This record gives sequence, C-alpha cells and structure tokens, in this order.
Amino acid sequence: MIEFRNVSKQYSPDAMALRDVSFTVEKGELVFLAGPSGAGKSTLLKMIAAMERPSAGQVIVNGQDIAKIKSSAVPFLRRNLGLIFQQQRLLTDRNILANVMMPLLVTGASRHQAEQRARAALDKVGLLDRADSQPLALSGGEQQRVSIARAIVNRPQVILADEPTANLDRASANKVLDALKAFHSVGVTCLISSHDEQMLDAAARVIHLKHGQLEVAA
Ligand SMILES: Nc1ncnc2c1ncn2[C@@H]1O[C@H](COP(=O)(O)OP(=O)(O)OP(=O)(O)O)[C@@H](O)[C@H]1O
Repeated sequence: MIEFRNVSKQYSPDAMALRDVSFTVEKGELVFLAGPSGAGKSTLLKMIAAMERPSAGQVIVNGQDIAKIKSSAVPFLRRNLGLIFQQQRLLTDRNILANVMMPLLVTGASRHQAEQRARAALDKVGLLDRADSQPLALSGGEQQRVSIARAIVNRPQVILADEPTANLDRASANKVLDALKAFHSVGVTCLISSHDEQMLDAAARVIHLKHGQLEVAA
C-alpha cells in the first residue's frame, strides 16, 4: 500500500532530511515512526501525501509513484488519506461540528449528509457531546481527537498522524491513541510519528529514523 524505495530527500545542499530509506507498509498495518527531532519523520509523512517530493528514489502510494503524480491528481490522492498534521489546526471561529463537516462540504456533500457523518465521526472519538463547543473550550487532547474526527470523516484508507500526542498528558495521549487504534481495528492503515516511549513500547511495529536513515529495518 505504501512503499519507499531508496528514498532520499535533500531540501538544500546542507539539509539532507532522508537518506536511502526503504520500507513497505501493508494495507491495514499500524506502524509507528520513531526518532529524535530532525530525524526526518515529518518529511517522510509529507512525502506520502505528496506535500514533498523525493530527491531520489520512489514513493509508491496505492500503486502511484508520488514523484510522477500530476499536481491535478494530488487532491484525489489526498482524498484517501486522513492527515493529522501540526499545521492543520482547528478553525477557532467556528464550532467543533463545523470543523469536522468542512472536509465533506469542500468535496461537495450536502449539509445534511455532512452533518450526519460529522456527528458519527465525533461519536467515534467520544466527543459527540461537544459538537456545539468552540475549539478553544476543549483541552489539547480533546482538540487532537477532533482533528482525528476531521481526518477520518471522509473515510480514508490511510491515516497519517505527525506527533498526535505531542504536548499532551498521559491520560489525554492514551485517549488519542485509543481513537487511532479504533480506526486501525476496522482496517484503516495508520502511520503515526511519535517521541512517546510508552506508546512505542506497546507498538507492534516501529520504524526508527536517525539522521534521515532507517536504524532498524522493521
Ligand atoms: N522545508 C524545509 N526546508 C529545509 N530544510 C527542512 C525543511 N523541512 C525540514 N527540513 C530539515 O530536514 C530535517 C528533517 O526534518 P523533519 O521535520 O522531517 O524531522 P522530524 O523528525 O519530523 O523532526 P521533529 O520531530 O522535530 O518534527 C531537519 O534537519 C530539518 O531542519
């Protein structure tokens, strides 16, 4: 489903983010991406979503080579991906329900259908009772679970989460992780970057990155 073949990414002559990285993630797998700050975790996740292109090697997602994909095809690729990235914060001028409805409205769903599906997605992350709240009235962990609801409302085949538990206390981090695991249990492929040792200890598969290289082939 996701394959990296000898992938390198060089942002500039002295910024080599990934070096000769190869691995495969099968459909339905839950994989953690570990490594210190600057190891290349975000870069790797961005490449799967065609937010960055490889400088060398191939990134294959659902049989498509990301380096060759036309920019007009990128929205279709992303429609199958649920992205939970730090940059994509909730919009603070509208309520939780409106935030989760947004991906559906921009792809042409009716308001009625979008609302039904957004409520179902909020229910899955345990926050249906907060649908009318404003984002800033929620804790960091709750906001992160809303981000997960927003990422899965389009029913993507793959979830990419970049440090989804960063800055959360243990209890909130566990709830975020449980929400992600629930999607994995219904067949969604999940790739999650994390510094969190406790989270990694419990993981079936961990890909370790250091200075842009794979440390242990998983
Ligand atoms: N747009 C960019 N332009 C130039 N260099 C970049 C860019 N994005 C990342 N880098 C560099 O690439 C390397 C890998 O960065 P990346 O963000 O992928 O690491 P990371 O493991 O996700 O780190 P963190 O955990 O701190 O987010 C770093 O040295 C970083 O400074």
